[in-house]
Amino acid sequence: MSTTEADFIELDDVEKVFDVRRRAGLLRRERRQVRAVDGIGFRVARGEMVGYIGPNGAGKSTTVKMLTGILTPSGGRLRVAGIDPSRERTRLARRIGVVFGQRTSLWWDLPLRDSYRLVHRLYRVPDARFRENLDRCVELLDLGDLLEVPVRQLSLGQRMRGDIAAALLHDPDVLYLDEPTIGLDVVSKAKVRAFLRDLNADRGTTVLLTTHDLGDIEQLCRRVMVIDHGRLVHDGTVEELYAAGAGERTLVVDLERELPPLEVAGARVVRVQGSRQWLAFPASASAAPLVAAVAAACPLVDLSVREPDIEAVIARMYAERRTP
Ligand SMILES: Nc1ncnc2c1ncn2[C@@H]1O[C@H](COP(=O)(O)OP(=O)(O)OP(=O)(O)O)[C@@H](O)[C@H]1O
Repeated sequence: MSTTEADFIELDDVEKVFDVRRRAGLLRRERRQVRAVDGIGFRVARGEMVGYIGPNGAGKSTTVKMLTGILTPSGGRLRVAGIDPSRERTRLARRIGVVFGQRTSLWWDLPLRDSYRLVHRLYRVPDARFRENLDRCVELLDLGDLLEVPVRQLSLGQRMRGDIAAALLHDPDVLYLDEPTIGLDVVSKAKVRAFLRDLNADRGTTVLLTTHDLGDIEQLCRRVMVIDHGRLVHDGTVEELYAAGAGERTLVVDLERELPPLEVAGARVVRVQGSRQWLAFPASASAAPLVAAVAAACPLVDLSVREPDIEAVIARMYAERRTP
């Protein structure tokens, strides 16, 4: 097998084109092609935890479906652990776990424990290994009181934890997570994130995380890939994403009294509220000369520098790509 640890997941110029037919009149039907994934290439090393983000309809789910073998690429080359997913879907299934936050892979009417028994048999997990994995998941995901409860009676957060456990009982090398914290409250989100962090650190499970919750990315991933209109528009660290998209930082100053908007070289006041003013300045510039200039111009009580948040960075990236 040619797979190296660095090329655990490999995509070269992968495409997926859907043929869509739609009614264009009473009798006429129009054929149209949707290029959902348009020539994507990347490598994920074994043990990496990578974010895969983008706006609605960008092509994230289509990519994940090709990585699991549910969909066959229209072009390009794709391998997971050296396996061509669409050709050897069953063999690959033993190596991967998948969690789709929007729907469950558990049996709705069965208690959680019975769903796990079915996973045990389906994947022919050795008994001792299964027990060990189940015990670990039950402990770390706090499932002890839930094992006898039918899935339909579980809350969303409980069900999600149940689903994550189900995806891991056969010891997959790779875990695909599609919106694993969607709709969860703060406490459940924190539990799921802590579990995933430990899983990646302790077991070296490779994780590809698709999410609209950028908090997931900030807290879990060093590397993030951004897809838009089927193309990869960023592949790098979260810090690089900031640097690429962050236009401005903000200096927030509390003055001794209310003053008209300050006039300081290299910055512009973007908001005034009582004695507090917000000054935007280029992200690439140092804040020090600006602070000195403000301090020289008026009496200061307090100040802080705010980095743009990741949502603003990404919104800006998308906006820039759309303006010709
Ligand atoms: N089976 C299909 N047939 C036709 N078009 C499809 C099919 N699946 C996806 N598409 C189209 O492909 C594009 C990419 O869809 P995809 O579901 O991969 O996006 P996404 O990034 O996962 O979006 P979201 O964040 O909304 O889940 C969209 O334009 C979608 O309408």
